[in-house]
Amino acid sequence: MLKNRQSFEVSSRAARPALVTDTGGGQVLLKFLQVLPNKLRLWKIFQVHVNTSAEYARSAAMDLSIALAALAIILFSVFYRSRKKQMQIFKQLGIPGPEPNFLFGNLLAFKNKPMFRKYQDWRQEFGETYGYFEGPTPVLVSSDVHLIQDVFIKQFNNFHARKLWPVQVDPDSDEDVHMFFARGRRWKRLRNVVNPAFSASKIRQMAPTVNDSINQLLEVIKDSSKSAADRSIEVLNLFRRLTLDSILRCEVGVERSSVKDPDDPFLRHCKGVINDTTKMPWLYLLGFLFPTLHSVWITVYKCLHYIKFNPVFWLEDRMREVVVMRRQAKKENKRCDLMQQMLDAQFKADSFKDIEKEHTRGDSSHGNTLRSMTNEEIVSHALLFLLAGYETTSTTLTYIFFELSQNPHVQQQLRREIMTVLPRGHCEIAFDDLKKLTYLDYVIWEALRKYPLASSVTARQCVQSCTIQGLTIPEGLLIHANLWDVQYDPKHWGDNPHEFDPLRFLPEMRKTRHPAAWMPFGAGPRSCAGLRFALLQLKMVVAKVLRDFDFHLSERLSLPLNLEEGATIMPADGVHLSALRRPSAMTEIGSLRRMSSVLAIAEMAGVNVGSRRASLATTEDDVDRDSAASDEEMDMEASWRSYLAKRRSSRRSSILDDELTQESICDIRRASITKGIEMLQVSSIHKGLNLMRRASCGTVLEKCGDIGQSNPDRAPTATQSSSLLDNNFIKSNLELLPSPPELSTEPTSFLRSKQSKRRASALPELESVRELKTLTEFSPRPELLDDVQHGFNQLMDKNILPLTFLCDVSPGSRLYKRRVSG
Ligand code: HEM
Repeated sequence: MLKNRQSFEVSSRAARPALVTDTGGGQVLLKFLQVLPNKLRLWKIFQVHVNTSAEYARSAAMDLSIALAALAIILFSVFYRSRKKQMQIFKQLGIPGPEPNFLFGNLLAFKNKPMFRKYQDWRQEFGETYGYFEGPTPVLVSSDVHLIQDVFIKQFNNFHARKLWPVQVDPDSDEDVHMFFARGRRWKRLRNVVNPAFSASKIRQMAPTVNDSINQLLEVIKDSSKSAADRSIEVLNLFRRLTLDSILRCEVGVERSSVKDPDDPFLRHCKGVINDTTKMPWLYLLGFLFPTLHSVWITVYKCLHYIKFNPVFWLEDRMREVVVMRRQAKKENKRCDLMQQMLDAQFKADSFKDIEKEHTRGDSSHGNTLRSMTNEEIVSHALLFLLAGYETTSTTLTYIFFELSQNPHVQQQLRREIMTVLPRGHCEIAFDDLKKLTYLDYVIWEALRKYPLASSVTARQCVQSCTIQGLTIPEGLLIHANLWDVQYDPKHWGDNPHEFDPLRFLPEMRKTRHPAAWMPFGAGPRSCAGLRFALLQLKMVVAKVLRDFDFHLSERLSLPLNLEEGATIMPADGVHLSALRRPSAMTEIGSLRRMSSVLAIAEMAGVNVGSRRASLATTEDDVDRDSAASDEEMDMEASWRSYLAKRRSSRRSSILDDELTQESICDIRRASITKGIEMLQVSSIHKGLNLMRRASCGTVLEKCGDIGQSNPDRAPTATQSSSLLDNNFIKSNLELLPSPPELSTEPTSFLRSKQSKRRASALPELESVRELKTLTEFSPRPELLDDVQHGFNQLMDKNILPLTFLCDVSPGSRLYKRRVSG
């Protein structure tokens, strides 16, 4: 080093003579150069120091990392040992199960298979009851119906908590936790608020709204099926639009038209929420692996959503707006829905914290002051119902229609029942009529048996150590009911559980079955809160849609269905079905026929119906193109049309007397039976009725019934209508027509073939086609009931008609007339 310094000094000096000759600036530079060697020396010393400290630092870092590594190894081994110890729990309880990985538990098993399928595999391997681990968390899975019944029903007090998901609010500390995740007393209070909103009487009030949404759906099915080559439609998305629409309207009072608008923002955001749960698997995985860091994952989840757009927040904002609006609404504008129920609810506690304190102290005297639900609580509940109702019901509808398409004989039988209980002419489906559709119940129950789509939530957490079926269950253990195995178990469902057979639900079959063998809505006090509403929708949709459309599997559908597990278990690629419009579709073609008959009456009565006739012809053509009917139905349709055409062409020359053949009587009769009069103006009714005076007194009575239930805008006034029924009027008709006309010719054969079809379906009490013809249902307006009843009495008193009528003018303003026997 010294040597180096000398050589450096030499070389510096050697440079100096050249600069001595320089001016003043050169002097300064010279001075600087004289001190430079010293400076450089300092720099070198500094460098040596730095090098030495770097070495120290390096070695210190090395030591530190060794220490850290040692610590990590120690921590890891502690962690490993404690995990391993935790994972001994099933072995200690003597419960079999797959061998867990110390970090993931058995989570990796779900990498390539949905959970419900893996459960089925494990059931084969380990039997009815086994245990596995989600990270460190033990989960007991069982398809033993006795154990399930104990957990869900008999020992509910020890199992009132749900299974917690890693990224969800903490039910014990979150003030706005909703009913689904709440537990203990808080859950009970919330459930008590919600239950009345789903009572039978509330559901009855919702029926017209659901009806209305379904009418829109029928239009959409018609249009969508037309646009595809094989008339196929993707039904899962379609039903989602419907269920969202009706839940928004019925539960929170928001009028949307998502049925018609596939881009409706509510629909988009609801889909976004459902997808969102599966879009962050890494966060869920971390949550599963390290459940003790729950609050960290929640914070990350929330922060992420502030960075990234979150559809949940969008929906919450909309719900907030609704809550504020509804709070400000005047008393007279109050609706009668779930939202109102929550707005009016009163809790016997000051705040959430008080409830919890009360709970921990076991003190029920505290919190006697009433408090209402906060806006945030209502918002979180509104969102819960929106999401719980929208996804589950639409997926169930998809499975029902898929199975009906796969099993045409079931579809046919179901349609027969529907057409019997709700024949043509029934536009709206009354709530009470739904109860008569028992086979429809069986079909829905069977679809839910084959596809228990909400099986991922049928789990409970043990809140107090207890013994069930000889097993000691420690506090905190999760118990999951393995619905897919229970509902396919040959022990309960016979040798062919994969077959779609609604008759499994015949009362005598149900009696012998264990109640926990079928629980797609869960069981016990925490079972599905929206069950009644879901069934209302399911029944109404199937009844109305099946009446108008035939469903077949589309060529675009690949089988078997690829089921994936998200919020529910749903077909991953949707379900494509071909929807063929039935020629008897009541909504349009049925009314066309009625219209046609009525126009015929009006024309005969000399009313100018030219423009209506023209528009009817165009629509009929449209329907012709639309309808893909069976051969038999085509024949019937053809005979009907040719009859009408014949009538139309001969009508111009002869009106009234000449036309009063048996055929026209029959036509008029049918027109009235199908309540066609509602399509006419008052004046036409009168003219039509004049004609009918000559035709049939039975028809006149039917007409009276029709007038009563016709559209209020077009119906004659009460006075006009009752004048039709005065004694003189009836007498003159009775004189004219001593007996009902004999029915013959084409329309009769058309009618007969249709009726025999109906008879075969489900009217065993009917003896013949003629009897069926007289089975008519009227819905007169309440103010006309007395008149109509009076008319019937007159006829029966005088014993003019060789028929016996059962008349029943019920308070529900319905009048039934049934011929008992000839
Ligand atoms: C076919 C349709 C539906 C199915 C299959 C279904 C299924 C289920 C299941 C399996 C549970 C868990 C029950 C348990 O843990 O024992 C549940 C709970 C629940 N469902 Fe449904 N659900 C349907 C429709 C609806 C509808 C339409 C609504 C609301 C409008 C709704 C609201 C709820 C609520 C609030 C709970 C939580 C009940 C509680 O924790 O007390 N569900 N549902």
